[in-house]
Amino acid sequence: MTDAKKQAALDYHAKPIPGKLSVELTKPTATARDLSLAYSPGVAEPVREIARDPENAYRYTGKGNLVAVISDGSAILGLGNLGPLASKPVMEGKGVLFKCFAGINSVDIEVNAESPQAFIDTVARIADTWGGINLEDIKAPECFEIEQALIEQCSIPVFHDDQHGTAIVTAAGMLNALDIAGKRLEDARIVCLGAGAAAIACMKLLISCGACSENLVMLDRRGVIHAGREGLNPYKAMFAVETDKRTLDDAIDGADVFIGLSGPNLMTADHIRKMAPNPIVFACTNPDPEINPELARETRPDVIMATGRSDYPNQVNNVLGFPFIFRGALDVRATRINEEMKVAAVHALKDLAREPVPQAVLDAYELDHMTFGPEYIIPTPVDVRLLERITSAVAQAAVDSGVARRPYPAHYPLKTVDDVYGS
Ligand SMILES: NC(=O)C1=CN([C@@H]2O[C@H](COP(=O)(O)OP(=O)(O)OC[C@H]3O[C@@H](n4cnc5c(N)ncnc54)[C@H](OP(=O)(O)O)[C@@H]3O)[C@@H](O)[C@H]2O)C=CC1
Ligand SMILES: CC(=O)C(=O)O
Ligand SMILES: [Mg+2]
Repeated sequence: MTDAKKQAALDYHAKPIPGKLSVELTKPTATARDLSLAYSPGVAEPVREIARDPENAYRYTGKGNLVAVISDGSAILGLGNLGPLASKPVMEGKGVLFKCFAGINSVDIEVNAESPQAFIDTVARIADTWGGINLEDIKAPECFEIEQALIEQCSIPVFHDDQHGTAIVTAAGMLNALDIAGKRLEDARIVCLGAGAAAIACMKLLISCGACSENLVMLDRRGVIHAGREGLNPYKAMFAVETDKRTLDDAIDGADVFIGLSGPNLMTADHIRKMAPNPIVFACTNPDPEINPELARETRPDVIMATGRSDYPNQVNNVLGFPFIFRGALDVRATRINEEMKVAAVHALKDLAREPVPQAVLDAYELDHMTFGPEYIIPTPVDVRLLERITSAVAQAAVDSGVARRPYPAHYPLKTVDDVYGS
């Protein structure tokens, strides 16, 4: 970013008041009567009702539309382990996206935990107050143990966005990109740079969508994850392949697909030059991708290129997933977000990219056309149809797979965030 853009980003966060979120009131508070209902003595009535039946929390408090965004700051975007407090702008940012795209209220919580168990204990003790928990920017391998333990201990959806949100959006974009490139996922030779939270979840979901694990090479800081390598954690070991390739330079030779979920500027022009015809490059590290999109296009005019950023075409970013997935899960009071709901989200997102783009989206991007093709493989986050399509698909999948505690909502499909409470 230029110095002017960096300053603009700081000013955006600082002015006119610090931060990006505020709390709003939903009830009148002007009179003594209002206060006697909102607080003492009136507040005692919903207290008694919730003590009698915890389900009443959904009726008398904001629980049903409230998601906690919780981080330990150990993998903040691609910036690394900068600690819980430094993660707060990102967690507030996720709250902005929850609210503006799906009408969900959220609170960010940054936990200073000395161990995964301390983090788990902290979150488990406060879980009941939320409708759902979005775990964010927690590094691998700790994130896997943390998410699993919290899913087991909580009766509300717990979802590590960097794993599953990213995997859903990556799979949708990849299926479309391969189609445009005239290739099949089953045959594609895939190189994944990164072996952390996002990378492992993305590769697992691509395999369940049809990718062949023998065609997939994963790399971490030490290079290719191969069968002869010692000291691999169990999550990486699942991807160890028999190969004599050891570096990115070896692995990228002839590859159809590169997926970067690692760190900035790790892919060079020479790497992309060595890829197969019509290569697909998802350089998804934020804020600075594995390769600059201009350099990629200059080097390989036949590339289908995506990044995690809003300022280039094809934004493959979990913002296309988590607001709508939680919306659908909350509205049927799902006990968890299961594989069926994730797969439903993949297909809703993938299919939407093939439809004509509304004028409001073109206006927001100052373009006169966006058509399914190399420069438009996936919808943009400002596309209001995401709310309708993904939310409906996820809610239906929750009902069909038996994790919903409420029927498919009568007020669906949602056309705007103003519709989220129904009539
Ligand atoms: N576009 C999107 O929607 C999303 C993008 N991301 C991006 O993905 C990246 C990873 O995030 P996440 O998985 O949460 O973090 P993790 O800390 O869990 O994983 C980071 C992984 O990147 C690897 N890595 C880091 N530097 C290098 C390097 N120089 N060479 C090779 N591998 C390297 C690490 O290797 P090792 O295991 O050896 O330490 C690790 O496997 C971030 O940049 C983040 O911004 C994440 C989520 C969503
Ligand atoms: C987008 C996101 O969640 C990340 O880069 O970590
Ligand atoms: Mg993240």
